[in-house]
Amino acid sequence: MNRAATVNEVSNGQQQQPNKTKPSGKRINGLSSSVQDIAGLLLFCFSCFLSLTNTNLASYGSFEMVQEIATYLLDRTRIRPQCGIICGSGLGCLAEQLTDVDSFDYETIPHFPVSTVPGHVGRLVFGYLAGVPVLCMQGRFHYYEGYSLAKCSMPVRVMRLVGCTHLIATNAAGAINNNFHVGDIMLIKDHINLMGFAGNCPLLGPNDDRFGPRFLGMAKAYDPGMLQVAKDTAKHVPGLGSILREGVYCCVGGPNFETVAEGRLLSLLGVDAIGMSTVHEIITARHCGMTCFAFSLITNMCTMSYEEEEEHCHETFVDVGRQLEGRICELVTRVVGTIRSEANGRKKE
Ligand SMILES: O=P(O)(O)O[C@H]1O[C@H](CO)[C@@H](O)[C@H]1O
Ligand SMILES: Nc1nc2[nH]cnc2c(=O)[nH]1
Repeated sequence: MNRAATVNEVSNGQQQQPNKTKPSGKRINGLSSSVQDIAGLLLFCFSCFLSLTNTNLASYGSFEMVQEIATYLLDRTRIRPQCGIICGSGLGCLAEQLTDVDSFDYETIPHFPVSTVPGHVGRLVFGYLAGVPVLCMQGRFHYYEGYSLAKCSMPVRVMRLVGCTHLIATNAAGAINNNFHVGDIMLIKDHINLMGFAGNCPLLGPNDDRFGPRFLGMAKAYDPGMLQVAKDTAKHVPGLGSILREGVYCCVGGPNFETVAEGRLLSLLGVDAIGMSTVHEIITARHCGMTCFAFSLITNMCTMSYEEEEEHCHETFVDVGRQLEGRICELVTRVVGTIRSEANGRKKE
């Protein structure tokens, strides 16, 4: 908000300046008009730059725009999804489990951003998983791609307006908890919104009550019931129990990975795994009343000492996802399955 005020101040100042300069058109305060023109131009460029920076932070997607997208999609599919699923890096396999699908490339959807990251196909897939109608984002948007957090999370609001009451967000993350291993699945029990500490949040800007309230509690961001289902699932899926962990996720802006000092700092703060997504999606989903579940696939160990070799390679991370496809799909299918029983339970009441 302060930032917006700064932009307004600058642009107001810039609007007033021509009025001051107009009367003489020649020399004011000892400056020639050409110098003033250049100064005005520079000021104009600076205010454009600031408003661009601000646009990058401020809200994206009015209720009407999100509704237009939702209507566009609902007019083209008969599926009425109950659960949104966001596929993280290398986790696009989840969308391939759906049956009776209707797919939409992001390029064809009005007002939709495009995916630019390898491992993120860029497609919305409507279909059924465990008999439950779902909507999968096969490819998400990241802040480091140049999208505001609001724009990164806008599809979550689309999910809500097409009828989803639940969100499952998945991601690839680096572990700083040294009890974790590459190939572990960390159920996210909580997060640290580090970018929020610095004043960046998907809910910046005027609030539209049709999406949700101005202020919202985040103490139970991750639904304890869905977390429990995931833990219980581990008892029934071979090879899942031994790789299942629980922890705190932190989103950084990226695209660079962490320095050793940053990794150590986040460890002190109680973070177990770091990524560049999910947190803003969960905030947006909670804002519009969705029940949330999320997990990280641990694709690498963060470099925590200067002696270690740094082994960060996005393509390798994507491969880790492929290797664990079976267990990850089983986990998600079983968690989604409980949404169906929940909904059936409600109907009977
Ligand atoms: O969070 P997802 O989309 O899974 O991707 C993770 O993997 C990428 C880094 O390799 C970053 O985008 C990070 O956020
Ligand atoms: N920030 C961050 N994001 C990741 N995504 C996958 N691994 C990592 C990591 O180590 N750090």
